[in-house]
Amino acid sequence: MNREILSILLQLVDRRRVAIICALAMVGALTEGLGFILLVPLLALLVGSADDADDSLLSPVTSFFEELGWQPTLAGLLAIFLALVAVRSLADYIRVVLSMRQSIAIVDALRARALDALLNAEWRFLSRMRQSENRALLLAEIDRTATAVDQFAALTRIAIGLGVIFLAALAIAPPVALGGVILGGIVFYLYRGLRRRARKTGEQLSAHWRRVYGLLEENLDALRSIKSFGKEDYASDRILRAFVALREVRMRFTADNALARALLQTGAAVIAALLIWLALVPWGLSPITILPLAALSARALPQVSGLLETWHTWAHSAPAVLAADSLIRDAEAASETGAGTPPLSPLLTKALQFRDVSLSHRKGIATLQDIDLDLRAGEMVALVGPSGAGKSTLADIAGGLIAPDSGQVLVDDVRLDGDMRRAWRRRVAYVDQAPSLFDGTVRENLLWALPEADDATLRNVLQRAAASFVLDLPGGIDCPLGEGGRQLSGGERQRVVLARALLKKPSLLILDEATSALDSVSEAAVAEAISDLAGQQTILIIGHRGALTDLAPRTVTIDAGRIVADSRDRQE
Ligand SMILES: Nc1ncnc2c1ncn2[C@@H]1O[C@H](COP(=O)(O)OP(=O)(O)OP(=O)(O)O)[C@@H](O)[C@H]1O
Repeated sequence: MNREILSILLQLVDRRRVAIICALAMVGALTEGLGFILLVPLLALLVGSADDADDSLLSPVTSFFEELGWQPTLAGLLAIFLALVAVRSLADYIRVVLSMRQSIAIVDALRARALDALLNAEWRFLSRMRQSENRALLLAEIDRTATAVDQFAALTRIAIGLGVIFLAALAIAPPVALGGVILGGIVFYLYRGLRRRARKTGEQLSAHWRRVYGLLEENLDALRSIKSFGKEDYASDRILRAFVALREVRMRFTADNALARALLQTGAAVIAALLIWLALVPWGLSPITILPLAALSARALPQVSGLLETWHTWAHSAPAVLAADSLIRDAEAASETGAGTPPLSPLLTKALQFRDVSLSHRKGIATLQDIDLDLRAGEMVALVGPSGAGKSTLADIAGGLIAPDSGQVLVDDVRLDGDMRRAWRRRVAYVDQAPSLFDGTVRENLLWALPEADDATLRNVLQRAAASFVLDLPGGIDCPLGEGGRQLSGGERQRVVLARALLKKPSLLILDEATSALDSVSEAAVAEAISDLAGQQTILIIGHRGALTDLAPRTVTIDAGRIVADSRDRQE
């Protein structure tokens, strides 16, 4: 799994920047290591003589200066110390800033890729996807991916630091350095069970986050029903239970982490005691050698503990990298063909034709079967039929939102395939029973359809959609509508969305139960506006019987995915 995660992360990082960060970590670690090595001549100088020291062990350090022809002095050694600390501090500062930029860049790139993948995915894929998954992806999983990246960077830095400490120890006393590495390796091996557990809790955490997002979204959207059914306690119980489950996983992780730290501290103390005993008794090293080694081990122990703790957190956050990557890959695999500039779509001056069109939303169950249908340009057609008959699916195909599994859809004899389907979508306006507005003013919402529209045009279109009421709102056309247009009633929202659709001057206007939330007076006003469009635009009206469907001279009836009646056939 780690290899897969690493390859994902490697694709995300800027390799040049990573190389610089690693080089800076190396500079920091080397200057620190050199500082420790310098302790040997410094101590020898302070004690007054290095005679007591084991010459064979001290030689790598002291002979270096001798080769340079320099007899170490206190002032000289302290000056080198200061220079090393200054270089190290500067390297650390630049590394921290670059690492932060790297991690932010990864999160930004991943979020942009996820958004791009979601927004460009096929509607069929998106409509099947749980929105809570998208939310978890865009928020929690990507943030945890950033944690994984940070942990990985920390792991690399600590590994480099420990490597250099090992080299410094090797320069001072090789047997002690090798003994430390062997014993440390044994502790790391013994720790593998806890690392495995951390990875598992990480995977569970992803699943729990998704569940929490899903429940929150579902219940916040259903507040009205929850209240009317008196299910407040039930809803809060379900949500709180999901949070409790999430909390349990997080607590398990923290407890495991604390256990790992406790075991490690004990293990490290045992290693340190063992090494000191080995160095002093069987190997008989001098105190001048032991003191720098003790300083090195004092520096190495927190690093080892940091390494394991970081590894633990990495194992815990790394599954988010896989979860985010697999969701993004799924969305990218469902990408609509051709991300470039779509071609010019036909205008619908002749006809929109369905030829033998079939589609199944669920395997083995046909939603639409062998649909043959012609909508002449400028025609107004009502599509009626029982609930679940396939009306909205047919409208989605007509509007270019989804492609049929088999058969063809043609506009003015041009097949709606690939890029052409995307292009055609721009000529279609859609008003459905759950109209969506955005958190902005009426004007901003309307200008989506025609950015250059002036006030007079906006007023005209609002009036035609029986939506002039917005002019009486505080601020009139510049009145903010709140999140999702929530400051308007369902019927008011429907009329503003209709005004936006009319402003687009679409080749095909699809009204899918577009007056379901309107009272009879408003519905009659909208019906009048629609009847004024007769002959100018091709209009598909979906609904059960009502003022709007009655407007259409032609009615097509669909049942169980098949066209069962067409009033035009009767007339012909
Ligand atoms: N995204 C989807 N995934 C799976 N099944 C779907 C999906 N969309 C629609 N269906 C199913 O396809 C069938 C037709 O749905 P459709 O919405 O087209 O019917 P409809 O005639 O518009 O119904 P209504 O009048 O109730 O809106 C239904 O059985 C529905 O459950």
